[in-house]
Amino acid sequence: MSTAVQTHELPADWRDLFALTKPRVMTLVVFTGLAGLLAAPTTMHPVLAFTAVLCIALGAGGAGALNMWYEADLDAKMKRTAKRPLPGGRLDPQTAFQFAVGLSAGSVVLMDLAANHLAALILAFSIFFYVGIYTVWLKRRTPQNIVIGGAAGAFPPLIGWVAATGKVELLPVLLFLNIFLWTPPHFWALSLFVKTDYANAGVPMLPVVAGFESTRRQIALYSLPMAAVAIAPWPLGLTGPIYGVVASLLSAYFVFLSLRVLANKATEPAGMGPEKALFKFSILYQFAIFGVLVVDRFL
Ligand code: HEM
Ligand SMILES: CC(C)=CCC/C(C)=C/CC/C(C)=C/COP(=O)(O)OP(=O)(O)O
Repeated sequence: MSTAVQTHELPADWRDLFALTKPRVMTLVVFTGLAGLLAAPTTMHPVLAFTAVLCIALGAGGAGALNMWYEADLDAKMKRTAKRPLPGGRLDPQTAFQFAVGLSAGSVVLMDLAANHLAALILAFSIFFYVGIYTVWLKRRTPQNIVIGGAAGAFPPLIGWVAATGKVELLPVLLFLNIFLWTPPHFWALSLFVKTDYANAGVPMLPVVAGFESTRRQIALYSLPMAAVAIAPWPLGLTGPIYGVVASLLSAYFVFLSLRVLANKATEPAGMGPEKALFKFSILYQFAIFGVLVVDRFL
């Protein structure tokens, strides 16, 4: 079979619908949701646990699709996003909207059936937060858009935990806070080297509005409480030393990288080595933190 045939095995519209769910970002959403569920003291049936994690994936995918449906105009103006299914003209907006609403509503209903009302409610709230608060309200209005709106992406571990236990407790709240405080350094590091994209699209991201120096200061500022919140479960007795030691090392390295960003004076993408390093490590960081959380729970 030729390569050309292999790459077209899936009908184009299905691949475009799949792309609407932001699958790459969703890997970490699902991972943190699964880790939240596994870290909980739970006796949840494996089939129901699997369904709950699937619901987090479907809900995040539905929210991502609604985000892309709403912002097709912005995506068309940015190099990074111009080829997405809607600005690329490969999918009609009505199909995208129906798919997005179906996924979002289906995920909440299924979560309610498989887990409990509270998990379904928090899932519904996080979809609303990503779409209504971040995408529609804040993104085009304020450079604090991702600080407040980023909370949406911090809910999955809490949803996983609540699906398993039916209760909100301190550990998943700290996990929420960790992602919440991690999001600004994660995103602002990236936005420093794709600043022109956001400027062209008229999106008031921090580097566009406040400049490089101020954004770098903010990155370093958020990384400190983020590290404290990541390590806190250990001294609080909510996790064991395996989590504590690994989280401390990872967080110390995160702070070190953010201080390198703070010290960087470059204003051209060519000189953005420290920013690129922090952005890349930010993703590895969360996979490692949530991975060791689960390892610690079972060892
Ligand atoms: C408002 C908050 C956030 C913004 C604006 C943001 C933005 C971005 C952007 C622009 C990228 C780069 C390229 C892309 O894949 O589109 C990216 C990558 C990524 N983000 Fe975020 N992000 C946010 C929060 C989060 C959260 C909460 C998570 C997960 C818990 C996350 C997980 C990821 C992952 C895994 C990647 C790498 C994707 C890849 O491999 O291409 N992000 N983010
Ligand atoms: C369960 C649930 C609803 C989870 C939420 C999913 C999630 C990871 C939300 C975080 C927000 C996010 C990825 C924003 C991307 O920014 P953007 O949309 O501005 O990125 P873009 O420029 O790539 O479109």
